[in-house]
Amino acid sequence: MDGKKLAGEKAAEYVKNGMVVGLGTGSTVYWTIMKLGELVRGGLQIQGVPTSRRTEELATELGIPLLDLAEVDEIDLTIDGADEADADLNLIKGGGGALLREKLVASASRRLLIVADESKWVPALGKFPLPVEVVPFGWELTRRQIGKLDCDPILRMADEAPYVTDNGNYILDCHFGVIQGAERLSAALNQLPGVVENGLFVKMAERIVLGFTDGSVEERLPKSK
Ligand SMILES: O=C(CO)[C@H](O)[C@H](O)COP(=O)(O)O
Repeated sequence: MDGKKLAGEKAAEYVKNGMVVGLGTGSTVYWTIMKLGELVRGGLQIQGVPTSRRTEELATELGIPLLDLAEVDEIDLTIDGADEADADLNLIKGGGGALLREKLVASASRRLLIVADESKWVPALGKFPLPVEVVPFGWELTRRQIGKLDCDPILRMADEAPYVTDNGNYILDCHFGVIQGAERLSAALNQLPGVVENGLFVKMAERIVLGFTDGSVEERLPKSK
């Protein structure tokens, strides 16, 4: 069975009438958004805050009323995917290129719920290269500076040109190997001029809904909370 669909649809149960809901990006939360579209057509009243143009288009097509992040003080609940999650629910995100808006929306949220299939659950973060969003101006220099933190950043490409985020920036995919101190690494990256944001989400997620190919769904909380 499709673990992404199972997890995505299950998470929609957390959305209640009247909520402002952060809508993540990717192929797992796609199923949450589809479900929410169905519930909205059936009378559920929510307002969504999208984390990407892609999600904005999908939610609009489904008739989910949307708010701009600038219009809200606090989001009740955000549901989003992840590229990796460890037992403390620290995450790598940004495989879909939306990490900056995803982190802004997650930071404005009272609760962050992650949806993923079993393949995203890892003993330690770092097999998936960490996406780092950088400004295009002088990106080669930023790449060299990030490289000094012990990785070899690769410029993400799309159709033989640099991939450009919704914010007009580039992404460097950084292979650090096993990430021990996620908080420290995140701070070190973000203090480099030229780095806009990185895909480490540390101590932000409240729970993860994991879907398994055998058809089961499990919910897990951070181990060290
Ligand atoms: O961070 C993301 C997009 O920037 C996604 O949440 C992440 O890449 C997971 O995507 P998927 O659910 O398609 O596996």
